[in-house]
Amino acid sequence: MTDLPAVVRHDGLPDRVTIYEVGARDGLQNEKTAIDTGVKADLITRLLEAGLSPVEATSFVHPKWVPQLADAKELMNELVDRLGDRARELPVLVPNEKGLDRALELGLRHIAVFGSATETFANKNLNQSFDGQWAMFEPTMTRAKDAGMTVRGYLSMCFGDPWEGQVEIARVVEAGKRLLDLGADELSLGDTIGVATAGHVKALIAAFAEEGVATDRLALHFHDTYGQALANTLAGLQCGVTTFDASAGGLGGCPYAKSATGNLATEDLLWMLDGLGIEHGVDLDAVADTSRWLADHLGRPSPSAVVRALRS
Ligand SMILES: CC(C)(COP(=O)([O-])OP(=O)([O-])OC[C@H]1O[C@@H](n2cnc3c(N)ncnc32)[C@H](O)[C@@H]1OP(=O)([O-])[O-])[C@@H](O)C(=O)NCCC(=O)NCCSC(=O)C[C@@](C)(O)CC(=O)[O-]
Repeated sequence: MTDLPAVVRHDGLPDRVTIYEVGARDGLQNEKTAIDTGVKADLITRLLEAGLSPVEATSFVHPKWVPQLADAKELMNELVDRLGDRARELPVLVPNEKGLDRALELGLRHIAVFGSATETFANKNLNQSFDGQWAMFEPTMTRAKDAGMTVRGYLSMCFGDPWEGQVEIARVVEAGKRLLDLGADELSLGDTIGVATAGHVKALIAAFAEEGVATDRLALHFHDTYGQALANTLAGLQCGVTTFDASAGGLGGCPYAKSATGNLATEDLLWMLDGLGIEHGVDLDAVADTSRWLADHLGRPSPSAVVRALRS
């Protein structure tokens, strides 16, 4: 039985949030240990059983760029065998038309493209210039929408970039609007290297609102490099954001972003939401058990504070 925090509601916060689980994709893409396809399928199945939805499954990127996810097709086939059509509802990352073709062949219904607010990261992560990335996304997103898919748009380096330093809010808003104008159903603002602080989060959301982008189209994607992910999440909640990306056990990081570390841990987020009395529909014990099970496969303990505390 999990210890639970006292529930003290705060006025003005959303009643319910969606946790967009990225552990199987963002969490595993940066792991040195090779993980069997069957273990990945077990992970995703366990996360779904714990009540998480959506659960991002994998990436249809170049296997040489991200060898950890080179088994994307095998994994999705394994999941279809286990879960049937439900597996086709799991979102996957797709950078370009080649990736889209691979997702369409499998009948998948939700993709996420991933852009950059900075020139350097567009180059390192996508082999594109800042401007060139839109030309890559445009036909990909148009074809995906025509095929009836939903498209999430990730935007990386929204709060700082390890090569370029500070990133102007106006630049982030311009890039984010670009993704929305291309047809993204939702825009996930990424603090790829975990440098954001709460005031910056509020200022960025306010800048989007000034440009007519409603808060319900935004999701927040925090990494916990400087221990700010939960404070930043609270700032997002106070602005009315209701979708937060998180990774079971706090795994994660982008292999092409210098100094990127783990994502906000799903368990840490759940603990805070429970204390605030915000509904999420997820079983904290089941997620923490899954993170411990995965940690055994990875050969090291979960970095999540809540996973550690619940064990002791
Ligand atoms: C975008 C590319 C593919 C460009 O890579 P490229 O080398 O410029 O690709 P290309 O278009 O020049 O093609 C070269 C070869 O790759 C093949 N190819 C081309 N595309 C694909 C594909 N989709 N799947 C499989 N194969 C592909 C293509 O068919 C061709 O094969 P060849 O003719 O030489 O045999 C590459 O840069 C890439 O795969 N990048 C992905 C990097 C990545 O996955 N990063 C991590 C995810 S982003 C992230 O983690 C941040 C996030 C989302 O979590 C939010 C945050 O924290 O900020």
